[in-house]
Amino acid sequence: MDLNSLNKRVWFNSKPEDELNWCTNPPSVAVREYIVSKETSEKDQTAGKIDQNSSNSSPLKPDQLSLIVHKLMTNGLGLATTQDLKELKRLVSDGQKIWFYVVPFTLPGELISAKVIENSWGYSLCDLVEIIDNKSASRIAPKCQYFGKCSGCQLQMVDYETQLEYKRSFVNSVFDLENPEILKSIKFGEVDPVAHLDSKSFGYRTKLTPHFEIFKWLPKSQTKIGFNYTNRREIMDIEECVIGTDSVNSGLAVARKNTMDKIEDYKRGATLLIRETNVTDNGVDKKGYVLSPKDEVEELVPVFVSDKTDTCTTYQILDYLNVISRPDSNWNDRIVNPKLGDRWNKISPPSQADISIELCPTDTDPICVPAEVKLALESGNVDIYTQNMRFRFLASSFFQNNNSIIPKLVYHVGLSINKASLKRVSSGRNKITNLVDVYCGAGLFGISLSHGFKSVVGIEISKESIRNAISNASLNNITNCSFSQGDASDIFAKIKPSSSSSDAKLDPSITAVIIDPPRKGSNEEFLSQLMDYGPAVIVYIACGVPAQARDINYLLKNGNILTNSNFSSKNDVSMSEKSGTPVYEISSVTPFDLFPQTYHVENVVTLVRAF
Ligand SMILES: C[S@@+](CC[C@H](N)C(=O)[O-])C[C@H]1O[C@@H](n2cnc3c(N)ncnc32)[C@H](O)[C@@H]1O
Repeated sequence: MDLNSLNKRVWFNSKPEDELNWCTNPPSVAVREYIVSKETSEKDQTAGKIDQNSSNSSPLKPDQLSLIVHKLMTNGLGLATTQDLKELKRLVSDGQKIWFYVVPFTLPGELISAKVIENSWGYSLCDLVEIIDNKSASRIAPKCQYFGKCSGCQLQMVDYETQLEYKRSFVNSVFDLENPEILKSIKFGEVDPVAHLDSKSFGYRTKLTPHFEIFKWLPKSQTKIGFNYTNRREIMDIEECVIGTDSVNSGLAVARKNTMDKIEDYKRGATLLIRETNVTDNGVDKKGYVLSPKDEVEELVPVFVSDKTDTCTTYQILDYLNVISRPDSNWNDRIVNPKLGDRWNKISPPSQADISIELCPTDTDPICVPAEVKLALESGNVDIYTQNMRFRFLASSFFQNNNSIIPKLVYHVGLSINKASLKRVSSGRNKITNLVDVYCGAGLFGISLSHGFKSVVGIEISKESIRNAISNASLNNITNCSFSQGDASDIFAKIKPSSSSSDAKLDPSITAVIIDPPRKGSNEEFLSQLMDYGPAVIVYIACGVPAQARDINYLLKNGNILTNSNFSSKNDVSMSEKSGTPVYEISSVTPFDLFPQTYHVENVVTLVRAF
């Protein structure tokens, strides 16, 4: 059964192509909301009409529905119907129309009651009312008093081991949805288990951005400062965030008090930015908080809204229908893969053979003690010590928000490049000596890994971040790093690579490229420039896995990824060698749990040039 025929079964016949496009290019929240609000009345009518002609469930807005949850989607929401799986399969094979329900805080197999909040194409978004029966064995009591209402965390009700299994299956599903060939191209045939730090599954987040809004009808003294409610554009008053570190929580208390003290001055609202800085004083660790100049901005910036754009519920429903409609499908495997395997063991110090990249693979941040760091608090800067290095950046600019796992992530990136380099050397080719860190921010990856390379070039669009990167290299006495400010494609357009180039820094055969773009991913222009360049290794780090899968698929479709089908014969290989088109092997796909208790996952894909 193909996706086109399934389109006729679910109730978004009007514009199925638009829906599918969203999956690869999700529209902005504003566009999506516009389309949804424009279509809502029509959809409700259509839904009612279809309901009369169908043996199936009602998509109208009843107060309470009994539902069975079938799977946890990659956005952390449960996918449910009124039927059990057996009945659902029967209806699907009879060609009946199915209406789905999307319910947060629910787990596969659970019988729940839910209330419809709004209807969308093919499904209704619901609030969970209660778990009626078949409570999941992995369900635990959440740690946070706000969990279940606050939109910040989606998975606190799941034990941590199962969260990791889910995240691995999320990465699998996202690649599978984009193009099943991607998974087949992975060298070991599977996504690695999720790398994590068990001890830091709470109290890890070093940045909080609560916000508030002033309403004419509400006395200012009753203003709520916090995060949005789940499923609502309304702010929930939050006094503490259990995924935040102790220091950002103490910052939250101060920021809330300061704001309420001057609340009469605000006309609309603001976002507060609270970031942890590692400040040490006379060897005693004294973590502090920073309120950026932004806390004065009289503008509401909703914090969690963008989360909704990076997955496509409708597409996942289509995929689910596709899977359960196959008589031989082992659908259960796609919900959670219980076989974690042990390919990701605890990081051990590098062996002698790995030493050409020097790293400090510790799980905790080593603390250095420069007294002048205290000034950072006054200037709106943040200082982070990690891997025996010091990074300073403007509080409002990008830096990873989970310090505890940074060493493990950076170490993995360095080790992936080093392994590829050693392999090249063992087959008589040159060692990788150059690193290009694209989307480098304040220089975290390039500077941390600089000891393993002759030269490092960082590329970054933000002027502020590039200034930070340059001064971070000198703060750490690193002399082999240079940085270029500008759009990645504009800078790559100027590179004229050739292994005989007089500028050895640009020789692609001895160069590794790290790309770590924003959530929306990279773009075709940059990816094709990267392929024209053809470096020895590419490490693609992503917080937006759907966009990463789209970008990898772009390379796959253009013949740049080694698959069984496209390079099975010797002829193909020699053709590729003749044409000079670089062909890469996906040597590993390793998710990192930078965001425990939420559905987010950071994913690292390593591409090693095969020809
Ligand atoms: C996810 S952050 C990664 C930063 C850095 N690698 C780190 O881990 O700290 C993405 C970075 O890409 C930068 N960026 C966004 N669009 C860009 C573009 N078109 N060209 C170059 N850099 C860009 C952003 O300013 C941001 O610093």
